[in-house]
Amino acid sequence: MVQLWYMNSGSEDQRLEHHLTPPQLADLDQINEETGVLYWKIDPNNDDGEDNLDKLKTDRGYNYEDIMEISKGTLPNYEEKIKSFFTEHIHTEEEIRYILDGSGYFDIRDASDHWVRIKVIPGDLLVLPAGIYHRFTLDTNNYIKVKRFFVGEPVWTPHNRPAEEISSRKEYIKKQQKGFKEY
Ligand SMILES: CSCCC(=O)/C(O)=C/O
Ligand SMILES: [Fe+2]
Repeated sequence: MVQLWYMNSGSEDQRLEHHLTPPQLADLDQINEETGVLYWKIDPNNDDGEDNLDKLKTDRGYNYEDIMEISKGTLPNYEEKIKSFFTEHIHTEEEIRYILDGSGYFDIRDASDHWVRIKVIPGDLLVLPAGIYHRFTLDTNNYIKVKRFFVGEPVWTPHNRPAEEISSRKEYIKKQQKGFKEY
């Protein structure tokens, strides 16, 4: 099962776990309810895996996909990108990532603006709603390979916090107040 936990605010290496003392795990259903973050496990080595992924793509209209490999040797402008991924930001559209290999951490803000760290490994498919404050870091294995999905022409631009004037942020706050189940 996917692991997620509330983070300490220590300034040590971002690639460490950053558990609270004692560790405080977060509940996926509760996080889904209060943040709109979605999660599926789709095992790429399971016979049903491809069918399940195809069904999800159809259901959610994901008609663009590419593969991104994040490591020193494979990602152009590695240091700059790593810094940018870990700067708190939002996007105007969903961030959809299916983990193919390696591992890393997506950090999201919960409804009380606390950081929740989500550890991702192969088979995890994570959807961060448009307008949610978040960031990403590699862990100490320094490697991840992901499939990125998108609806329509992809836009990857991060809008760093504060981004309260961006319409996806305003929409996100409205949805959060009303409850994501309403949408
Ligand atoms: C692991 S996907 C690369 C990071 C990224 O695209 C992003 O927007 C992080 O928030
Ligand atoms: Fe992002």
